[in-house]
Amino acid sequence: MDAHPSPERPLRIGTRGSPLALAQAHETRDRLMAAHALPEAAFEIHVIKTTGDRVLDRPLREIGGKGLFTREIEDALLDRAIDIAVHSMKDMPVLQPDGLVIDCYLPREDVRDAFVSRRFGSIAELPAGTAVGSSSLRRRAQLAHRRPDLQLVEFRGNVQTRMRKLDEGVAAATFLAMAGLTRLGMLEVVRGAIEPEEMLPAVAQGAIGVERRKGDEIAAGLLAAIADQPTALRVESERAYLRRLDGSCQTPIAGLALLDGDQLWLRGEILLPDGSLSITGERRGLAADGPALGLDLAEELLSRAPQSFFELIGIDPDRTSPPV
Ligand SMILES: NCc1[nH]cc(CCC(=O)O)c1CC(=O)O
Repeated sequence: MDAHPSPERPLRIGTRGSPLALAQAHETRDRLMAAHALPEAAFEIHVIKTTGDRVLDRPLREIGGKGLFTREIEDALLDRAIDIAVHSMKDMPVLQPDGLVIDCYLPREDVRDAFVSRRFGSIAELPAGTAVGSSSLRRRAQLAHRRPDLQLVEFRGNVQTRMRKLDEGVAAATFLAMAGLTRLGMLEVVRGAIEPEEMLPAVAQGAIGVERRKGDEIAAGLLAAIADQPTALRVESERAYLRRLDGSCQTPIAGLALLDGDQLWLRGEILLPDGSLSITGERRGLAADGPALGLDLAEELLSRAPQSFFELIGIDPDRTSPPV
């Protein structure tokens, strides 16, 4: 961006094309319009198709690689085809490419997972042997740990696809993020929100981040007016924790930071994919030290994990952490 946005020179907002991604891009645009008294015509939404959008028939963890939902969008930013990019922080790799930065987060939505089912009201009500659909490594491992008697079924696709699979009997229940369902206005499918004590959410769940080019002072100034500081403190602590654990999509990892005044409370859980092992821990400290608390918690969980854990999930416990 080399000029303040106007209908003649609109700010180009890059996003994926899913209904949730578009809702998040619109929320970002609406907040920018309100904060800077700009008309809608001063913004342009650019839909970018990512690898994760193209491959629909396989669990994402099998496609491998990082940034399945973000690489093409970051390339567009670097190529100056867009000015800012709106992301679900849950899907973001722990490090951004050289030249890009995320320092603007919108106020965080509900961080909890939702229990979604036509027939049952909660996990506790599921009879032994019931099929539960999820392709999330974290949710699968957490459920297998707590309810090894249930049967896990692969489940991908948007909310409508998943509801159809439930109707077809592929599974009797599934999980979705409350945040996505809230933003889509689809809370009617939710039978109950699962408290973090029962199922710790993914790092950055419910948080939207806005990425820009480093040195783009016009974009930086526009975004500073809509940035939510409490969300930044929480997400940056959680992501420092995830970074040390090498958050590839191959590792079941959960993490959640909460704020109480100037204090931050971070909880974490790492699991074996089959749910046979779960290691949990927590840190409390000054919110301003959030990234250090995250790193410290990750070190503790790694130090408590048996060697078999590292072999199974393929992380190197001795690898030094990249700079926070
Ligand atoms: N991995 C897909 C994804 N990325 C972000 C959300 C939901 C919104 C959010 O957590 O911010 C979802 C879907 C889901 O987990 O139900």
